[in-house]
Amino acid sequence: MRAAEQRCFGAGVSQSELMERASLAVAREVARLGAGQPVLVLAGPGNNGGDAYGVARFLRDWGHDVAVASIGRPASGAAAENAAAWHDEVESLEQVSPRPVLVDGLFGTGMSRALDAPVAAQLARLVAAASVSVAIDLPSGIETDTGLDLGAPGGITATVALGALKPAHLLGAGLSKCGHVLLADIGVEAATEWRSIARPRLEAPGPQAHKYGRGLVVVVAGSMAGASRLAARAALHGGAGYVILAAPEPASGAPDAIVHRTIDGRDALAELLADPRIGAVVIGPGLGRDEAAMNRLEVAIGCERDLVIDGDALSLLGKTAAERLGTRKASTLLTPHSGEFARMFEAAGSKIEATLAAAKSSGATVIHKGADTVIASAGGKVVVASAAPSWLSTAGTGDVLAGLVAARHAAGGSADEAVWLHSRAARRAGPAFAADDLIAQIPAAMGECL
Ligand SMILES: NC(=O)C1=CN([C@@H]2O[C@H](COP(=O)(O)OP(=O)(O)OC[C@H]3O[C@@H](n4cnc5c(N)ncnc54)[C@H](O)[C@@H]3O)[C@@H](O)[C@H]2O)[C@@H](O)CC1
Ligand SMILES: [K+]
Repeated sequence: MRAAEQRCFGAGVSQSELMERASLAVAREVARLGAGQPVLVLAGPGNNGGDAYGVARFLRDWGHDVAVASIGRPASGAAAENAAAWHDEVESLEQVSPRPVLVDGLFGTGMSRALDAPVAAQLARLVAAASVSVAIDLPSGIETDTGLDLGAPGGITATVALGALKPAHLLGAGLSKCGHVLLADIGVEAATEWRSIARPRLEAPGPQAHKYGRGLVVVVAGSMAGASRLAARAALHGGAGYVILAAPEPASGAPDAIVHRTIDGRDALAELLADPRIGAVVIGPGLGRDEAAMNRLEVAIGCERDLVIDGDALSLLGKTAAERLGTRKASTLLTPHSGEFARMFEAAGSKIEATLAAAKSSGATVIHKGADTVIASAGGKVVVASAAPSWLSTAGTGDVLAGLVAARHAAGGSADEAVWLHSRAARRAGPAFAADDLIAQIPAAMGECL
């Protein structure tokens, strides 16, 4: 965004012009959401404050009742011009009284340290007392590149993101503290390889489709049979044409469409995984962490089939992940939650940066799960899926995702598809669902994408 702004200036747009566009975009949203109630605009010392003075001016010119309170005064540039163009009173932040509509223009992308405690407390008080609160670009107290909470208030109604979404609109504390995120076009072309997730477009199998062409998925089971069964069922309902559950002991279980194979020992597993028709192998759900589990994992890593690694298998890999996966001849997809991620990779920087670094070092596609799921490929592609339903935080939903990732991959689709379908199935399942109920909703979620 900073580079894009510089290009914009280079193309002859002045900083005042850009700030005017930002102020107008925010003022319009405040006018709509505030519905004519008295407004309090908070203005900080930087360009976010500059935007704020502009918002106050537009609203006053449109006939709204506007008060302004500040900390610091912009010293130079367009922000100082905007502050000077506000001829009415400016109160101090400490002493100002709440109003029904609050505009937070204290700090934006320039937040560089935690808010001072008295500022954070007063901001929280003013937000709590308002019936509508709108943050300019970001809520003050959220770090733009990470979503780290530096003292931001809770309860902001909406955040008007200027020009482009920043990581903080999708990650970490930003997820809950931005409220509704509204994106305002201010005429800045911010190009990036990073995307937020969107509903995928899927196609029904063609007239010549057959079970192997649709995707053959093998789930390698371990000591906890239920988890691998969930993954296998999710693969089936995620569109795979053929699902084999390879278990160390004779097993059965609905649906009958799952093909149960008893595989004991390394050679038998290696022989099964040599089948070139296999579109994806899943290992990890319910695998266990004993020697037998490690043997199975070694065979799976050594096979030349595309591989989804989840759960126990991730923990077994630990810090050796990048080194061991780097030698694979086929694709690898990893589905760690933050605990498993930390066991395998350095968690430095933002979740996006850490996940990208993990993908590059391991050569795998990394699906770093959470309320904010970050999907990064070794080639540098990033997709962020934020605000997954919190009811997903229950046992078995990760096993379902692993099966779904395998099914979509085997069908020639992407990890993003699986993550979107998983989240959508959860919404359809409503509150307090079991992982089994989530699987039942996958076909309907797919139906929304056809
Ligand atoms: N760069 C541009 O041309 C444009 C910027 N825009 C606005 O400018 C914002 C970014 O402006 P700035 O880079 O000036 O940054 P901010 O306005 O977010 O804040 C920077 C100022 O706050 C101080 N500061 C940072 N953290 C602090 C803390 N915890 N306590 C006290 N002071 C603190 C800094 O020293 C600096 O003076 C964007 O979020 C957006 O609102 C828009 O006007 C569009 C155009
Ligand atoms: K702000």
